[in-house]
Amino acid sequence: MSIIEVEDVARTFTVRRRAGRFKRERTEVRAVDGLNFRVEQGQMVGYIGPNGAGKSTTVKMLTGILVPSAGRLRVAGADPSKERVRLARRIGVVFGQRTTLWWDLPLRDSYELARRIYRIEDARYRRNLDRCVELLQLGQLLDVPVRQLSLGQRMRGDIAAALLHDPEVLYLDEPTIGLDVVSKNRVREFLAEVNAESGTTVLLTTHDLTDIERLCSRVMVIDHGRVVYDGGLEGLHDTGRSERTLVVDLAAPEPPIEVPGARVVRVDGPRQWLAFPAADSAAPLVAAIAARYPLVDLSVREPAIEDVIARMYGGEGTVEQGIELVQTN
Ligand SMILES: Nc1ncnc2c1ncn2[C@@H]1O[C@H](COP(=O)(O)OP(=O)(O)OP(=O)(O)O)[C@@H](O)[C@H]1O
Repeated sequence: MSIIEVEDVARTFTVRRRAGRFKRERTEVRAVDGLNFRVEQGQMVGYIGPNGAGKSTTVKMLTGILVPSAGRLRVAGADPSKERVRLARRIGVVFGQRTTLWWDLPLRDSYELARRIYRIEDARYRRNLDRCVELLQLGQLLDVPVRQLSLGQRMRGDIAAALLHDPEVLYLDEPTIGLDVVSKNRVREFLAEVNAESGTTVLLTTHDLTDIERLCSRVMVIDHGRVVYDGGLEGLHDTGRSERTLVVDLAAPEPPIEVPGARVVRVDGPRQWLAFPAADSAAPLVAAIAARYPLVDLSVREPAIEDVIARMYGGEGTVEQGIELVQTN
């Protein structure tokens, strides 16, 4: 039995829009429309898609906050909206843009509260808290009020709070949003470790493809409320013929770099942007450039999810947007 089962699930919202001065028009938004997928226990699955694709609606239905308009949902054998309280003990949720912690209280107090709500036995609570404190480096932060924490510290605090009761399934909604590269890496390493050690099933919603690359062997792309791709990240790049961007800082302005396997898409003084197939390694490209040009700095940018999807549909996308993958000096 799969730990998450989604069969022909739909969810519509009725929206009232102003149509003229006094008139209101009712329209239906199909946020999720014939959604089908299964997730096996212990899998870490990326759940990605453009804005408004239906990701949050799916997660809200899986946690029981929203009732589906049609279809069948099962999480750990339970119907989320009908068995919400029972299921709450078996799932953990982290919303990157909102905190579940008590704003004016120290982290420790929020954890203590979670211990009581979930009725976590002492030994288990101690063990889980100690592990989170160690791996997420929360030791210095436990007695600081949440409102005084930086975004990255707060996020680490939120992730710990979601794991204290040993959930079987963890939903992460943009867990690295707004974090610097160091904090992102810390969060990713921690999640990989939790998954490997405890076999926690993870459904990860993100706009950062590096999260997926580091953590998920499987990625589902949702668009207009339906799964439009389900497979590995490399396959997604192949399907979308997507491109990564190598940003190169030279010692001085040069004519566009000519190197096999990549093309210059932008030049600004000594900085040049080279697009290359996302499935290819950047290493031979970097070596070829370094052999012929005085390199000062470089970084590799992942394509934006919107671009990958646009390309899946045959569009071109813009290589300009994107997110930083590595930075070397
Ligand atoms: N409570 C609601 N009432 C009306 N429409 C809604 C409601 N919640 C979501 N929608 C609509 O449903 C669609 C899917 O929204 P959803 O929030 O699930 O998308 P998303 O993929 O999570 O987007 P984002 O990446 O921007 O968070 C959108 O068109 C949205 O406007």
